[in-house]
Formats: sequence, C-alpha cells, structure tokens
Amino acid sequence: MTQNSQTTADAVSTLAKGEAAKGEAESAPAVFSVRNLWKVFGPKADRVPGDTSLGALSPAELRERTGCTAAVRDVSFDVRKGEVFVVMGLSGSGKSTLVRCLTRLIEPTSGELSIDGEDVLSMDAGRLRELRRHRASMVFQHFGLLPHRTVIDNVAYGLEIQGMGKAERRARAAEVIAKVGLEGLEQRRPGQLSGGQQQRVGLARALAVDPEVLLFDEPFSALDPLIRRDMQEEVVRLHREEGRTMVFITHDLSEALKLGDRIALMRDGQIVQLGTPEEIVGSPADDYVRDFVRDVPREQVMKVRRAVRPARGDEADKGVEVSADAKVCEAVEIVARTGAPARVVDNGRLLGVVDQTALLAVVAGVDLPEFPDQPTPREDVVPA
Ligand SMILES: Nc1ncnc2c1ncn2[C@@H]1O[C@H](COP(=O)(O)OP(=O)(O)OP(=O)(O)O)[C@@H](O)[C@H]1O
Repeated sequence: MTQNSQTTADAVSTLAKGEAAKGEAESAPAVFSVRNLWKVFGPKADRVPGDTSLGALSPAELRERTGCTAAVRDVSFDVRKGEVFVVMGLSGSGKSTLVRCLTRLIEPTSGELSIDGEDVLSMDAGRLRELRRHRASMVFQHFGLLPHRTVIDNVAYGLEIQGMGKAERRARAAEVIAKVGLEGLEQRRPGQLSGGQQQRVGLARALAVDPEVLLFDEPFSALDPLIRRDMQEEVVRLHREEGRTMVFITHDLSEALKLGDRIALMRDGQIVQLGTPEEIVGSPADDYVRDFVRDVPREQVMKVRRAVRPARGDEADKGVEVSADAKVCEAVEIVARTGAPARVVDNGRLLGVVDQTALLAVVAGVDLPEFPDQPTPREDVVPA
C-alpha cells in the first residue's frame, strides 16, 4: 500500500468511526427537551407569551408597546445524548439567555423544559443545585477561577463542594488536569497562567465533576486565534474520546461549523434554523441564513455523498476510495492528485464515484449536472 493510500485509508477509517458516533447521536434520546420556551424581561413579562398579538410584534415594537424584551421566543428543540449542540447567533440574539434557562440560572417565563425526562421547572432549590453541580456544568468565558488557589485546587473545587475528601478529589483533579494537557502546572496560581491555560483550568474544573452535559458560554471568544484553535481542537478531541453531550454558545460561524453536530441559529430570540452544518450551509432556511453562510468555504462543510454519480465503465473497480461522509475538500484533494474519479463508499457499499465536475458544482453551490446512467452519451452516439 502506498503512503498516500494508507493515509486515505486511515482518514476513511477515522471518519467512519466519527460518522458511526454521529449516527448513534441521531437516534439518541434527548438529554434536554425544550418546548415553547419564552424568556421575557420587563414589566408584566408573563402576559407576553400568551398574547399572540404581542408575540407577533418585532423586538422594537414590543419594547415600545410594553417595555419588555423577549430574549427567547417560543423556542423548541432537543439536545440529544452525545451530540455537540451549538447555539449560534449575533450579539443580542438570545443565546446566553436560552442556555442559562436550561439550568434556570435565568428563570424562564413560560414553556416546558426537562432533563432526562425530569421536569426542570418544578425542581426545588436542592434538586436545582444538584442539577447545576452534577448534571450540567458550565464553562464560562471569563474562567471564574479562584485567584488564590492553585490549579489543582481550582479544578478540585467542584468536588470539594460536593463533599469529596481531599485525597480523593486531588487524585481526580490530577487525572482531569492531565486530560486537558496541564500536567506540571498543578501548583501554579491562575495569575501565573496564559489565557489559554486558564481556559483549560476552567474546562478541567467543569469536567472534574463528570457532568452529563457540559455547557460552554462563548468560552474561547477572548482568546487569540491560535490558542482559540487549540482549544477548539481540544473540545473536538474530548468529545471524540468521551462522547459527552455538549451545548456550546458562539457567535462565530466557523467555530459553530467546526464543533457542532447540529447548530441552532438564533435571531431576535427565535431559532431560525436548526440543522447539521451541511444542512445550514447547503439548504439555508431563509435569506437571513443564506446571507449568514454566504462566505463559508463549502468544500469544508459539504459531504462527498452530495456529489456522487453512478460509476461508468470500469470506474467501479478502480480509483481511490473515499467515505460518503468525508468532506468535499478531501475528495478534491484525491481527485486532483490522482487525476481520476474517486470511488465513494458508505458502510462498505459502493455508492458511485465523484469527479471534478460534480465536486466543483458542490463547491460553487450550483445544481449538479445530470448524471445519465450507463452507457454514457458519448458511447451512445449512433453513427448516421
Ligand atoms: N437581565 C436583562 N434584562 C433585560 N434585558 C436583558 C437582560 N438580559 C438580556 N437581555 C436582553 O435580551 C436579549 C438577548 O440577550 P442575550 O445576552 O441572551 O444575547 P446573546 O445572544 O447571548 O448576546 P451576546 O453574544 O452579546 O452575549 C438582548 O436584547 C438583551 O439586551
């Protein structure tokens, strides 16, 4: 096997694993289940959700008429077990309010909300504390580290609150510190760390309590771009290794596309589209979403299966194999390098091939050319 085909085989196998995990996530049960959720700030906020004439107003009209802001408007979705669910939108679109409502750090105005089938809105103070400490822990943008404590004691903090003994919590903290790549820095204080390292401590602290769900509130937006990329890769790696459910807030589209299994795109408190990165980029729900995703490099988001055509002649028997769920850019690289169509497989089954024309059509966002079945038109020409 050549080095290149080895690399391709490795890539296909890694992708296959990732896609299998995604397939499982698609049929996975809901962790958070949210129905018709509203959060209205302002005087007599309660009357807004039930009043269709008020609910139909634009944010500016609503403010003018009632003095209220509907930060979250009639939102429904499930966060499925094992997925990275990204909440994305511009500043003020309602992302933080929505995610804070999940653990009632902000009290919803109306709607239904459950975690693993348990009604969150009827939880008493003790149950809520348990929810926030054990089941859904938050990683904040501004770390929230305790400045006089060492790294290891910051990481162990949540366990201390839970009443775990010192030796046990330090052992657990050391494990998590190693997991996020902070080994050797256990005895430093937050002020002696870079921004990226501090964010890792914040991440380790959230992980230490082994929560069912990790909630990230724009955790990386204050970091410089290279460190930010490192941290994004860290999240991808952790997710791949542990399969933990994650809800991730960001206003950055490329971050959302990179991390999200599914993305909820918010505007003025509503979810304007909820879908996979490929659905959002490939089939935007309206002009707002279309405009939002206009500059996305489509080859890095769209999947090869979009460009498949039937194999002709001996194409089914030769050419490099690529997974149907690989990104188009990977197939572009293969086709450019080999100068021939690549064979597209899905769970060991041959779907067809991809060639330059079809890959370019996906990149350009135009309809695929018609792919006639065999014989090809050229072979079909009957001499006059
Ligand atoms: N405590 C509050 N009282 C009144 N209005 C609020 C309050 N908190 C948020 N809002 C308003 O609710 C809307 C949504 O705010 P939110 O912070 O959820 O948006 P966001 O998408 O997270 O924004 P950002 O990316 O800037 O953090 C905004 O119009 C905001 O001004």
